[in-house]
Amino acid sequence: MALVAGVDTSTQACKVVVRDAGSGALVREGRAPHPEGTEVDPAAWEAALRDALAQAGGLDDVAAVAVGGQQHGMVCLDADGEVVRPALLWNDTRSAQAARDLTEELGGGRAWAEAVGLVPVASFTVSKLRWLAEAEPENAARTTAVCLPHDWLTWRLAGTPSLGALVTDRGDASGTGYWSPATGEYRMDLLERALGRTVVVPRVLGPAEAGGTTPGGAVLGPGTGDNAAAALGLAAEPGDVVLSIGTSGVVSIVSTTPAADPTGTVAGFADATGNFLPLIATLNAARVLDATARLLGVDHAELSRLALSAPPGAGGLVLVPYLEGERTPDRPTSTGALHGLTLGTADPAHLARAAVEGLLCGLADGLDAVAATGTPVRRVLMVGGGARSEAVRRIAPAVLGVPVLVPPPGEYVADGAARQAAWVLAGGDTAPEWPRPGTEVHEADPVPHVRERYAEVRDLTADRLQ
Ligand SMILES: Nc1ncnc2c1ncn2[C@@H]1O[C@H](COP(=O)(O)OP(=O)(O)O)[C@@H](O)[C@H]1O
Ligand SMILES: O=C(CO)[C@@H](O)[C@H](O)COP(=O)(O)O
Repeated sequence: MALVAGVDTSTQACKVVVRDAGSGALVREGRAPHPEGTEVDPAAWEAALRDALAQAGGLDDVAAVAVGGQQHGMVCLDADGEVVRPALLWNDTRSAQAARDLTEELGGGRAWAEAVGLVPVASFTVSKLRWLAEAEPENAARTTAVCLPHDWLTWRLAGTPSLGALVTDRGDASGTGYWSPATGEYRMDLLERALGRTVVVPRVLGPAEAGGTTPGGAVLGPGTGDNAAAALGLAAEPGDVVLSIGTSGVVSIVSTTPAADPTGTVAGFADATGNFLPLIATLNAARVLDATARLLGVDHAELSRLALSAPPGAGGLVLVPYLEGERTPDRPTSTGALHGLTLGTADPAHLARAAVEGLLCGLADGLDAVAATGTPVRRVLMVGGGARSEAVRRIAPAVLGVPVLVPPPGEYVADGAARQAAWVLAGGDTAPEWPRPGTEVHEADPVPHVRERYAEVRDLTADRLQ
């Protein structure tokens, strides 16, 4: 029985699963928290990975391992392979102006969408590189290589060979802003435009290409971005939408054709199998529920009960959930807002309902945008920590206007990475067939008035204090 390990180095935690390569059966698992903040020393991810791996029984008996991870984070390395500065994460918005400048310099959104399938926003690595060049020229000058969180952890698992041994995959490379999913090539001219010069970037491996071994001999898979890994873990097929409610809210669709949205709403990423993964991502998802629960002094179970006890539309109370600024829509300096407060809606139940509905309205807008890329929607699968909320599961089909399929709570990103590792071991054109997770189907009568009310007020938000 060969074992494979899959890692999810996500925003809030590192999760590891060890599975049987043939049957996919779960053998062991572990997890460890990540530090708070939108700027993180990559050493903290490695420490969390070591903890999570130790809990999961280590890699000694594991034949192959792959890492899925939060996308876009900028990890800068110097000529000795040392980290130049803490990594800026996907949800760090200080690069918003850099994104606007880059978009304008190339002639607008269409030019970027045609070049690399996306239009810069603060989240993408290319914007962060421009920010670095302008705000920290000394750090920019020391930077010899740039990679992503999952690339860096894979390289550390390989024993930190030379910078030339850095590897990545299509899925995560497509979130940099300097790699084209349509051509499969880097656009080093765009990296140079951002940083002022070119640097070493990871080699982009094929979906089942080995990227070296650990010192103990486990084969390293290419790894991928967390959303591509989740699609692989769920065995999503063309037309399947994965709606993930983690730190980010993500709506992605597996597609056989690349997407290029000149408005920048949809990012035309690649997936981890050779297909494409057009996607929208919000900065505000499960933490909106965390914050509302904190505000009300309740736990998640009680927040859910309260939300379900209030009527659809929360009596007109609308929570615009831009607590961390927002990426989709592109409102990096915005804050959250509460509209429609009356004596009748000023209670915990209405607020809880408004929080759930507000977060789902943002994702419903995202689902419309992703569906408009042209791939017909086959089904909508909902995962992530937020999907553990009964209120989210029951209210989602009403707000989204479609049935929502919910697999059992699980670590689908880590599972996808494990499945990739098994694919690297087995070889072949397609990933090994593992049993697909069953799903619970949630259906509800659509409530269009909830989205209409949200659309009326979603732009009425104050800017953040600087
Ligand atoms: N029952 C629940 N109801 C609502 N939110 C939950 C629940 N359980 C966990 N969460 C939230 O889900 C988030 C973690 O989800 P996860 O998908 O693991 O995020 P990430 O991948 O971004 O680290 C946390 O913000 C956590 O508080
Ligand atoms: O920015 C994106 C995708 O474009 C996010 O999906 C990040 O990849 C973080 O994911 P979570 O940690 O919230 O799962």
